[in-house]
Parts: sequence; structure tokens; C-alpha cells
Amino acid sequence: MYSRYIPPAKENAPPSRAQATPAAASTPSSTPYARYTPGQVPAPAPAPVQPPPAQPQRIVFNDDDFAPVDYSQNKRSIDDELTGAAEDKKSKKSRSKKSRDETPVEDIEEPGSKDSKSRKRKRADANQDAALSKDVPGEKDATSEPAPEASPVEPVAEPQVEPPTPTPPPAEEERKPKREKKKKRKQDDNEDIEMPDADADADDMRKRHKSVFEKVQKALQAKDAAAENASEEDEPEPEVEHGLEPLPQPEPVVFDASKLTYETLPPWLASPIRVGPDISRPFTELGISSESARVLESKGFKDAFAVQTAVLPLLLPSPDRQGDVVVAAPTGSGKTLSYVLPMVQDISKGRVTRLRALIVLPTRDLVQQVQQACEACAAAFSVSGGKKVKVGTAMGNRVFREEQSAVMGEEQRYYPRGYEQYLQKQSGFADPEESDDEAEDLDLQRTQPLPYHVVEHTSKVDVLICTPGRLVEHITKTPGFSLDYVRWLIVDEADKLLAQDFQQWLDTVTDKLNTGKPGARDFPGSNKSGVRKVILSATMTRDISLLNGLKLARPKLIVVEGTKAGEQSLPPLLKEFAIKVREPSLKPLFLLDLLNSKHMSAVGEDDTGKASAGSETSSDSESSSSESDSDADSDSYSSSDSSDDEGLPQPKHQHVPTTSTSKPSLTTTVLIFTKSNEAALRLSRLLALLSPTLGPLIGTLTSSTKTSRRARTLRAFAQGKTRILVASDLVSRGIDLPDLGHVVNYDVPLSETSYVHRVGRTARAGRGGCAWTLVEHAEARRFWREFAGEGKGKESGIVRAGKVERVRIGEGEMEEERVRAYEEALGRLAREAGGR
Ligand SMILES: Nc1ncnc2c1ncn2[C@@H]1O[C@H](COP(=O)(O)OP(=O)(O)OP(=O)(O)O)[C@@H](O)[C@H]1O
Repeated sequence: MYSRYIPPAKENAPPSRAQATPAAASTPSSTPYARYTPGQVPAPAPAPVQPPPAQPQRIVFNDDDFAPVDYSQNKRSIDDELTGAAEDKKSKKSRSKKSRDETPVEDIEEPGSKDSKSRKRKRADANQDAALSKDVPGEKDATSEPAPEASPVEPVAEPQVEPPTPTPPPAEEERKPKREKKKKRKQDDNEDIEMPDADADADDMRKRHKSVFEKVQKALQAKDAAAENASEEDEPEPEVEHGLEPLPQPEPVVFDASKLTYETLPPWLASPIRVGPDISRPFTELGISSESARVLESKGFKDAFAVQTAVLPLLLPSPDRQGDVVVAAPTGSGKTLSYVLPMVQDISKGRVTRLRALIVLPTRDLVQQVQQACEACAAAFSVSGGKKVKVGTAMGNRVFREEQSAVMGEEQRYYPRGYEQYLQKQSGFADPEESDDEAEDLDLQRTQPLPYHVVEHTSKVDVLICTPGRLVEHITKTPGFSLDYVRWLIVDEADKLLAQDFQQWLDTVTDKLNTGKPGARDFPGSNKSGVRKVILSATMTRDISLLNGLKLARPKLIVVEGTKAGEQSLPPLLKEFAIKVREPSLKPLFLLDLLNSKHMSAVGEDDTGKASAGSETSSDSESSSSESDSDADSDSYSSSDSSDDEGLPQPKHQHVPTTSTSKPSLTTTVLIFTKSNEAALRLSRLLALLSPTLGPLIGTLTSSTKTSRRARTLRAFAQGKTRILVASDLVSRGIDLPDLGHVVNYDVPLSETSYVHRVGRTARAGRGGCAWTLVEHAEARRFWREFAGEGKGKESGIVRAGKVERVRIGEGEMEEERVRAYEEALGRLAREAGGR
């Protein structure tokens, strides 16, 4: 349909395909616009077009397309004088004629002729111009190869143009009548103009005018008729419209690399409910009974924190139809209580124990931690006459059968029909039509029913706190485990849980929640119907594709001020420091120097309420170590070096004997992060070898440590028996270590998110805290740009109150004696590792 060529409709239309330079024409990706004729107004740049390859000879100039304006040349000049109406047609005609005149001449030109050379030079210049013009689409294609035609002197053969026979059809016989017609018209015109008698001029002129008017009128009528005919046809011929327009091309695929912005997010994400970080209200003002509030106060929860003040009213029963809630609030801001309180209060109003709430968390340690918060709240609501909410866990820390028994109970119920079905199933003759859900459960049944009885399964817990993998196992393998009564789905550390689809847990859970089976969560017409979903994180994703999987209903986003969904906000009282490690091979010694420095004294709050590092005058109540070990306080290494204990720590070299026999020097608690389990185990052993005084204070937490041992280690740390925890990233999320003073990034974390969660283990619940990062030379650029948000091309998305301070530890050369002791310790470590 595109083999037919239509001359350009406009003055500045691009030159024809047949006029294209040879190189341009021979380039497969070249366009019909590669040729540019100097002196013409450059055509507006069309889109790149893939031309029909090597078909210029088949291009036909069809006079019929211009039938309505078919006058002779001299006739048109008269028309021009008389009427402007014919102006357009005239110019079209003259252009088309010009185009027709040019094309065959060029096509049959002798390659070596002078005219040909000059024309080719012009064409080469034009091509160069076109190549330089960035606005011409396809210019790359036309000029990407060192085109020989670009040379102004070299004649170039026109490979696609067979010289003498440019347009074989239409046949000569068809052309003849046209030529004869033309000749005849010319004769008629000449007769009109050349009148022999001069006296008859005026008369002639009138006649001529009349004749011209008539012809114009006829032409216009003919044109109208043609237009009418054309519109009556089903589909107008596209070529009439196209001319030299680009051939239709598929839309280029454009990959949208743009990030979602607040403008492109759905309204609930774009316009969150913002909460000031300092807002606080008594729990009683938020719908918690005074008896319950008293119990909460006795457990240390006097007033609601900012996030709780905002979230509680949305989750506690209200006359409005309530929707789901997404919470983005910094680490340690009290997110756990914000969902546990309303959830437990709601469940405590029931009587029967059913599985009514699921809390999904990424690690076992977090499961245990949230379990404690739930138990505290369960106790608080049971005093005000409510049901004592039963809380269970499923995290894979015990054998599955044991966990099943802890979560689900069994009892024998007299039910002859069900027993019959059971027997049929056992013998393999069950009628699938007849089997009901109960019978399906029999598949999974473990206990033999008594005659005419069925084993009935009942939930032993109201709230199940679980890891996603174990939850899926119970859904698929535990008899009677059902989500039909689940009214609360809580996903804490949501960005992690959504990004890593553990056993496709979310699909499995949402499928089970949307079964359409009538369940106790459905109260027609009630605002309590359905499942309330609460999604939380300190580093909440705003990736819609991830959030979509949650199938949220009428969601609201709560953002604690200073945090944006998608951004990472640090606690306001956190102080951050970076220590340059001049000799990476001696990095453990730098760590040891830090641990033994005055910077590691208790972290408290100065008069201004700001956290202070290295302060000897910090409040005792802020330091677990000061409560638990007064001997260590009085004799501490730091207390002997308290000259500048206010404000920021000053760079100072501490000389620490590696075989010190003095009493434990640490008056605070420290959590040290390494890059792997292996690194954590090695480092804690090395520290103990290098500093025997610190040895008894060191604990290790890795994902390869048994859960029970991890729990013991965390308990010992909470009790102040150990003061240094060396850990892998396992505990970087969510873990709440009471009054942790310092976090040390021994290894620089892999991501911003990891940095935020690691350092967020300190400066929690409105307290101060310090984060230290040991930075080797090779890591400095990345650290300052990505994490500290300083220097060239700063990229950090971390929102912080202050700046990361530079601190120097261990000025000058390391003493030889220390280095030797370090090498010995390394050797011993290697021997121990080899002997294992
Ligand atoms: N109203 C309150 N009054 C006093 N302490 C509170 C209150 N709410 C929470 N806390 C304490 O604040 C600490 C941090 O709370 P929580 O663990 O819920 O923080 P989080 O926002 O979940 O932090 P992360 O994002 O690190 O998990 C806990 O020790 C908790 O007991």
C-alpha cells in the first residue's frame, strides 16, 4: 500500500525518496529524508521511517491526483491574477511539476557530468547539514557511516537508481492520450490569447475573464465532487493524506525509569497523616480504660508516644467504617505498642478463644520480643473485666509437632456422619461430592477418632506471632488451622517481609483471608467487619507494587514528622561518629581503642536534653550499667580521664595495654555489627584474646546461634551481665535492647536501610545514644556520600537531626608491642579455628 509515491503537499516538504543520496539510500536504516536540497526551506523533521527498500523506480507520479487543477502553465498565471482561490492549487501543481521534472533528469544523469557533480556536491553539503542538525530524526542513520557522498568532488554512483527506465508503468499507450490532451489544451489556450485584431481587445479581455471564471468554477466544482466521492468511499486512501509523511511505525517502547513521586502516588500515600515527634497524651484520653492504663503505667508506659497517639484512635473501635493503617515512624518510636494495644483490647472483648490475630515478623528474636509486649497488654486488659487474651508463637524454634500442639487443640466430638466420612477416606472410597470442609481436614488428622466421633480442632491462641515461613507451614500442614476468624493482620518490618517473599507467604495468607467463607470477622453492616491490616516499618517502602500485594482497604498512612514513606529517618537524639581506620590490617585494635576510650562511657542527656557521648555526668537512670555495676563505675578507665566530658568527643589517642588486668572498664553497653556470622564469631573471640578484662563481658549473636542460646544471651545483656554484643545483621531490625548506649559498625553496612536499622538499636524511646562507624580508606567515599550525605554527589536519603562527626582514635603509629600481641592473638585464633 506504500509503494505508490505522492508528491509533497507543502512547499517545505522533504525531498523524495528517489532524490536521496546513494549512501543514504543504501543504508538500510536510512530514511527518505536523508537528502537535503540546499536552497529549500528545511522540512520540519519527521519521525524516522524505514523506507521500502530499493524501490525508487516503482514510484509513479499520477496526474489524476491533481485532476481538479489541471490547467496549462500560462493559464495558471492568468488565474493567479484573477483569483487567490486557486493559489494553493497552483503552487501545489507547480511544485509537483517541478518535482516531476527533477526526478527523471537526476535519475538518468550521467554520473560524470558537470551538472551532476555540482548537484551531488550540493547534496553532500545538504547531507552534512542534515547530519549536524540534531532535530532531524534519522540523521544518525544517514550519517553514521563515513558516507562517500559527503565528498564534494567525488561523483558517486547512484546504486538504487537504474538510469533510463525510472518509471515503467504506466505504459506508453496510456500516456499518449494524456499528452495529446495536454497538447490540445495548449493549442486552445494559445488560440484564446493570440487574437489577430487589436480593436477587439476589450471584448477579448471580457471573454477571457469569463472563460477563466468558468474554468475556475468548474475546477472548484470538480474538486468538491471529488471530495464528496472520496468521503463516500469506505476508507479514504491513506496515501492522499500521507504524501511524504512518515510511514506508520509502531510506538517506540519507552521504559519508564522515573521514580514514583508524591505526585504520582495514590492519594493515601501522597498525603499522609503527619504527626509531630513530640506529641504525647495519656492513654486514658485515647480510649484505654483507667484500670488498664494503670497497669500499663506500672510496666513503664505512662503516656502514649507520638506514633501511638496517632495510630490508636484509628485502630480502636469507632462508629466510622475503619480502614487499614500503614505506619512509617523511626526506630524506637514505639510502633509495637501502637498496634498491640488496640488489637489486644479488641480481642479481650470476646469470650471464645479463636485465632483472631496474626502478627508476622521477620526473625525469631522479634517474635519473642513482641510476645512480651502482647503479654503485657493482655494483662492490662484482663484487669478491666476482659478476656485474658492468649498469645502463641510459631517461629520454628521447636519441632513442628510440638508447635502444632501448642497452637491447635483437639477434642473428640460425637458425629456419626463425620466418622463415616473419615472411614471412607481411610479406605479410599470417599465421594468428593459429599465431602465437606470438615472431611477435608480429616486428611491432615493425626489423632484417631473414637467410634462415631470426629476429632475437632480448636485454636489454643487468640493471637499468633509468627515468622512467615512457619505460618505457611501451619496453614498447609496443621489440621484445623484456619484463618476464618482472623480479624487482625499485622505486618511489622513490612519492607523486609514484602521484599522477600518467604514461601509466597503473603499470597497464601491473603487467599485464606479472602475465602468468602462466613467467619466470625464478618458482621454484615458493622464497621468491625473484615480484616484490619496494620503495616509498619521504620523504613517503609512506597513501592506500590509491593504494597498492592497486601490488598489494603481504605488505607491511611501515618508518618511521624521527619520521616517520609520511602525515606529513612534517624531518632532525633542519636549522635553519629565516623572513625578513620588508617591501617585496615589492625582494625580490631582500633575497635579495642574505641571500647577502652572515654567515648564509651555511659550515654545520657545533658542539660539541654540532648544526648552526650563521653559524658561522665550522665544521668544514672539512663545507664543500665550504672544501675547494675557500681564497682565498675567507680573504677572505670573512663572516669580517670574525664577532663572534657561535655559536648562532642575530642580526638585523642588512648594507649590501652592489651593484657590489662584492671577491672572491667566499660560503663555502658555496646552492640557491634559485623558483616557476617563468621566475622562476628571471630571478632568476639579476638577481642576476648586481646583484652581478657573485656572477655567476660562479651556475648555473640548470629543467625547460626541456637534460638534458646540467643534468648539467653539477650537476657544476660538486658540484665547487664554482658555489656558487649558482637552480632551479624540478624539483630539489626526491631530488636529492643534496653538502654543500649552505643552501636558500632565494625563493618560498614551494605545499604542505607541496614545503616538506619543498625544505628536505630540505640537512642530509642526518647533516650540518647551514639553510633560509631569504623571506616577504612577504601570505604570512605561510599560512607560519606551514601550514609553521611556529605561530599561530592551526596546521595544519602537518610534524614538526621545533626551531622556525622569525624573522630580520630589511636593517633600515630601503633606500638610494636601491641602489634606483636595482636599477631599472636590472630595466630591463636587460627589454631583454634583449625582445631575445630
Ligand atoms: N508509651 C511508652 N512509654 C514508655 N516507653 C515506651 C512506650 N512505648 C514504647 N516504649 C518503649 O520504647 C521502646 C521502643 O519501642 P518499639 O520497640 O515498639 O519501637 P519500634 O518503633 O518498633 O522500633 P523499631 O523500628 O526499631 O522496631 C521499647 O523499649 C518500648 O518498651
